[in-house]
This record gives sequence, structure tokens and C-alpha cells, in this order.
Amino acid sequence: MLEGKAILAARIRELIELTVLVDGPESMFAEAADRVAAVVSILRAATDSEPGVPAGRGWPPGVDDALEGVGNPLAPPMIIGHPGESGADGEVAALVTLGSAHEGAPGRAHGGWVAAILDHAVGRAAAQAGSPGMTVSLTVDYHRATPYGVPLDVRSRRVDQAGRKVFASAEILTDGQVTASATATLVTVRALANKAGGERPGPGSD
Ligand SMILES: CCCCCCCC/C=C\CCCCCCCC(=O)SCCNC(=O)CCNC(=O)[C@H](O)C(C)(C)COP(=O)(O)OP(=O)(O)OC[C@H]1O[C@@H](n2cnc3c(N)ncnc32)[C@H](O)[C@@H]1OP(=O)(O)O
Repeated sequence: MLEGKAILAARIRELIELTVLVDGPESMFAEAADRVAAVVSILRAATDSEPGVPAGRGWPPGVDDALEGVGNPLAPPMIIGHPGESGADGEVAALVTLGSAHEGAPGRAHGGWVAAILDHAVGRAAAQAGSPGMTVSLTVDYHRATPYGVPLDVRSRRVDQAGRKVFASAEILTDGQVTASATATLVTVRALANKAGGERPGPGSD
């Protein structure tokens, strides 16, 4: 079930990428659009959910998550590693590869996607530290171009805590150089603390 959805989402990511890149005759676009419409009708027939209506999929992030969900075609997806896997203890390490569809300035990733990755990374770090919360402030510094088409290393960690406020930081690196960094303040959501602290979501946990 999860595997099938992940494969479908991977195909749709290819479709998005190629749609951005391709040029060709009107007839080719028309044929492709018809075939995509056929796929849409398969999925529509299988769900009662209305497109665009908030589904409230719950926590922790699962297969449909906007950044790390392997079943969400909009998610690059971001692959969350085990704590300490490639960073110091207490860090969350992640890998993510963006594509042409994420381009901002020519040849580089859009700054909004860079910020989204950093936002997710600080959220993960707060949860990893046992204080899952929502970002109330995110300051992003763009140091150099963040490329797409290559794996990006993402590191984040909780820096400090004061009451419900959690302070965290994160960076994106490529070839060992920081392309963008962020500092963030998150406010803990107590109802989620016992559900999310330090746990990676398991397969199908969404
Ligand atoms: C959904 C929960 C997530 C939990 C995660 C669990 C699973 C973990 C696993 C994996 C994580 C992966 C990552 C997930 C990421 C996805 C989540 C996002 O996309 S977050 C981005 C969008 N952010 C919002 O939409 C927040 C909007 N803001 C709010 O809803 C409210 O501000 C809220 C509920 C967060 C807090 O409101 P109040 O009324 O409860 O609290 P008040 O009293 O206003 O603030 C508490 C303290 O924070 C300070 N504060 C508030 N805003 C601030 C700001 N902008 N800058 C600095 N401090 C601020 C205040 O001054 C106060 O500090 P003093 O206790 O008095 O010292």
C-alpha cells in the first residue's frame, strides 16, 4: 500500500520535472494531458476526500507530509536520518535533492524552498529534543547559491529552551559549504510532546 503510493508519487515527481523541462507540439501536450486526466479519474474514484479541503492528516509527519512524505509528490522528499548519523550528537541530519521545478533564480533553488527545508529541519530538531512545536519565527540567511539536482545535506539542532519557546538552528550544505542557514523560535505544543519526542515516523504512521 505504502510502496504503491510512494512509486506513484515518484512517477508524478518525474511528470512535474518533465512538464517544466519539455517543449513540443500542441498535439503532444494534448495527448499527455488526456492521459493524465485518465489517471486523475482513477484516483478520484478511489477517494471521498474533496481536493483542497484540509484533511488534517495528523502527527508525526508521515507518507503524505509536505516535505518528507514519500507518498506526497510535492515533497522533494526530504530523507530524515537518524540523530548523530552524520552530525554531532543531538543533531538531526537529512538529505534532500531538489529539481528544475524548484528553480528560483536561473540555475539555483528557489529561496522559498530553501526556507521550507530549513523550517522543517528546525521542526524536526525541536521534536527530536522532545519539544515538538510550531515555528513562530524563522530567520534565513542565504550565503551562496543552493543548487538543485544534487543531494543537499541538512543539519539542525535545538540550541536552547525557555519555557514553551525552543530556539533552534539549521543549515543546508553542499560540498561541505553552507549555502543557507536559519535560526528559529518554535513554541511547543504540549498535546503533541508525548506523541512526537525523539521518534521518527514509521512506515505508514501518518
Ligand atoms: C503542528 C504542530 C507541529 C508539531 C510537530 C510534531 C511532530 C514533530 C515531527 C516533526 C516536525 C517536522 C516539522 C513540522 C513543521 C510543520 C509545522 C509548521 O509548518 S510551523 C510554520 C508555521 N507556523 C505557524 O503556523 C504558527 C502560527 N502561530 C501560532 O499558531 C501561535 O503563535 C502558536 C499557537 C504557535 C502560539 O500561540 P500561543 O497563544 O499558544 O502562545 P503565545 O503566548 O502567543 O507565545 C508563546 C511564546 O512565544 C513567543 N512568541 C510568539 N511569537 C513569536 C515570534 N514571532 N517571535 C518570537 N517569539 C514569539 C511569545 O512572546 C511567548 O513568549 P513568552 O512565553 O511570553 O516568553
